[in-house]
Amino acid sequence: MSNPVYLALDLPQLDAAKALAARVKGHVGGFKLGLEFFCAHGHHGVHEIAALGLPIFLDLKLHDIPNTVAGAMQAIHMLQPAIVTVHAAGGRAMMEDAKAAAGQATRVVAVTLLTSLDERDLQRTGIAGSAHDQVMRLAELAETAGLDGIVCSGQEVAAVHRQWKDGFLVVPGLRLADNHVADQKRVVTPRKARDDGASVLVVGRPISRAADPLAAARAVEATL
Ligand SMILES: O=c1ccn([C@@H]2O[C@H](COP(=O)(O)O)[C@@H](O)[C@H]2O)c(=O)[nH]1
Repeated sequence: MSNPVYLALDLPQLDAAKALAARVKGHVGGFKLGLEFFCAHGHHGVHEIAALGLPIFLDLKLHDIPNTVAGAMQAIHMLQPAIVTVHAAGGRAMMEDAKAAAGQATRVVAVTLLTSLDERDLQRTGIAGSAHDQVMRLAELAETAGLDGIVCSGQEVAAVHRQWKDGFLVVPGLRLADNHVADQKRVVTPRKARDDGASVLVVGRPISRAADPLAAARAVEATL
């Protein structure tokens, strides 16, 4: 079975990101490049990391009108990402057009509710009800739109897995028991997320900010 851990390379310096990726590449299954990385290093940066030979997850969280998101998907098509994210809150038509514009080899997954948000935050955006219900509602919308899967926290992944058996489920917000949690609010361990049906485990700072990133990547791998 392949390693489900994608390392989030949220680093401002390309050389540092490349060095970290090269160091841990034997202990992760892929690299996740998000807004910080893509805004700083663009296509060139993606090529540099892709040269290490592992799959690339472009976590761009696209959220705009359907035509604009489809255009953005076409513009990143040549990078051949294994996974790309859009926001489910962009609506069904936007997700349908994003999927249609993506290459055959790219999985398009929808962010439901960011793992940095809890129920109080949700209410402040004007949405009543639980985080769980919001994730389930948006997961259903993403499935109806023909996407490959969703992003949710490890607190909801078991329920989504029951509802969407072959959904490709991406779980960030992962911490080993002794990690500092920082800005994440809906957190579980990598092992729990995996056992509950996650397809991909996104891990960033617990590895990238560790005193010894290689040892940290090995420690995450050893728990799975
Ligand atoms: O709901 C979401 C969606 C995406 N992310 C991204 O995952 C990583 C998590 O990094 P950590 O350092 O392990 O907290 C980061 O790149 C986020 O942009 C998320 O955390 N939650």
